[in-house]
Amino acid sequence: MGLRKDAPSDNVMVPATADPFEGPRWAPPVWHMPQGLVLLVNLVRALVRLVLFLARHPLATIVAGGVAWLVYAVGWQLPLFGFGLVLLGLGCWAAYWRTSFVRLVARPVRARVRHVLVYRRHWQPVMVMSGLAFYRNAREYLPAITRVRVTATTDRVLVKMLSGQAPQIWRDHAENLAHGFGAPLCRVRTADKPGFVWLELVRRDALAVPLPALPVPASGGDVDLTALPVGKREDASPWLLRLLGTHVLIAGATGAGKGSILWGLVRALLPAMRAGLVQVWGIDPKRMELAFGRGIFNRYSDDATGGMVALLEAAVAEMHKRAARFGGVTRTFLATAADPFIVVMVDELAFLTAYCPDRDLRKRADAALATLTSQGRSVGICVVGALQDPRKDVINIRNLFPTRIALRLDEADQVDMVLGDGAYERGALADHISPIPQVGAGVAYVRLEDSPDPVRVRAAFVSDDDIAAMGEYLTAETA
Ligand SMILES: Nc1ncnc2c1ncn2[C@@H]1O[C@H](COP(=O)(O)OP(=O)(O)OP(=O)(O)O)[C@@H](O)[C@H]1O
Repeated sequence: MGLRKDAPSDNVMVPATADPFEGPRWAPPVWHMPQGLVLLVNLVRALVRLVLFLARHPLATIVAGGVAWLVYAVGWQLPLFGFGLVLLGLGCWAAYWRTSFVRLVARPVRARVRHVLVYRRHWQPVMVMSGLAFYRNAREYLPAITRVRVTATTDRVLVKMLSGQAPQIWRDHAENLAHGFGAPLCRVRTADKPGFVWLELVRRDALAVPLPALPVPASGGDVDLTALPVGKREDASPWLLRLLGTHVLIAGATGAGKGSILWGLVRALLPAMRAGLVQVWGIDPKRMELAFGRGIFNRYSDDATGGMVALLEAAVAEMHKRAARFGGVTRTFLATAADPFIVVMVDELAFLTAYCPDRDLRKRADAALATLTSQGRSVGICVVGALQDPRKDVINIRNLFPTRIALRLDEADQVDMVLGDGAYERGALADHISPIPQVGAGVAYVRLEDSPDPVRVRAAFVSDDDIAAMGEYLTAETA
């Protein structure tokens, strides 16, 4: 049977419908192919696909080919023995060098499995239903998965967007993506090359349960002022906070857990405080948070009649002295016993700058804080301030704090006031953090130095017992 067209013209008429008023319908010509030819074409197509697949996976091809050749040449016993040895080797690696095994074997394998079984499998329907695919002339255009990585709690999927798409449209569809891929949360991160975005799909919330206080570093030498551990990040890695060369503003509604960050910092500094390389000066207008462990601070005040402002001014005076000595000699500060790194810790900044009834004290506090935050960094003086309300009329120097932390906040527009414009849109949903202490206290959003995208973190909880033990740690040495 040869190739044959049913009708001489381009189109073939389809039988009329029962409706006598409906015009005739026309369909493209029908070609009848010989069965053998259909089989042959499909066979060639399958072969081409197989060759392409093997060429794309050379390592797997070589291993499979080698095993097949071994079975053929020496029988199945030797390859089976070799396979057992490989399994044993992997088992020993996992047992004795867990970190490298997880990094080099477990995570890449898991990433591959999730790539195939979750993302590739659901990609087309999720893209179509969430409106991120595009149709033109009966053709479907889909964004492409470029890479999948996994961490203990999160999958990261690198996506090549369709030409003309921008990350914002993906951010608008983050909720669709989370539901589509069965993740509780999806965030869209900018990639370092144009045309790509990272989807960060959280599988398990590593911050769902409170974190106990972190261990005190073993010695003063272990205290790195550029990376003090105070909690955990959402990807289960440590949350490290820099104090050297910066000032820190912590904003959070009442009960958000400001205290755990303040005490977490003191805890991470303890050995250096004991060695005399770091001093922490505490100011606690509310007489609640820092007052509990006042003995820990090198200097402390909660005196609303001028003592707290005097302490700030003492820090300014020390700053000027250091500036006069260091000027023209050094540009980088190194903490020594003669010139310790000074952390001025203020629990409720707003009391000093806005709520204090004495106008003169308010002005002096404002001036001292502005001087410290604008000039203190290079001479080893750092201000760490906590406050509940980040509005400008409460604190007008918030931009002088390079490091800012947004704990639970009451309103969405406060988030951008703390973390900077666009932070809320990029996923810093600090107003969504649970007010239940067990779930949300200490949970915060921060901006890290290497990325504009906010990261969710949780501060470890430093209990009253921990604070008491910290006091004993310091006095035990000095006794
Ligand atoms: N990191 C944390 N993890 C778990 N629970 C915490 C954490 N921090 C604080 N909490 C719990 O939340 C409660 C409120 O914390 P805290 O008093 O530190 O909040 P705050 O922001 O200082 O509030 P305020 O502004 O009223 O002083 C505490 O009683 C504590 O039980």
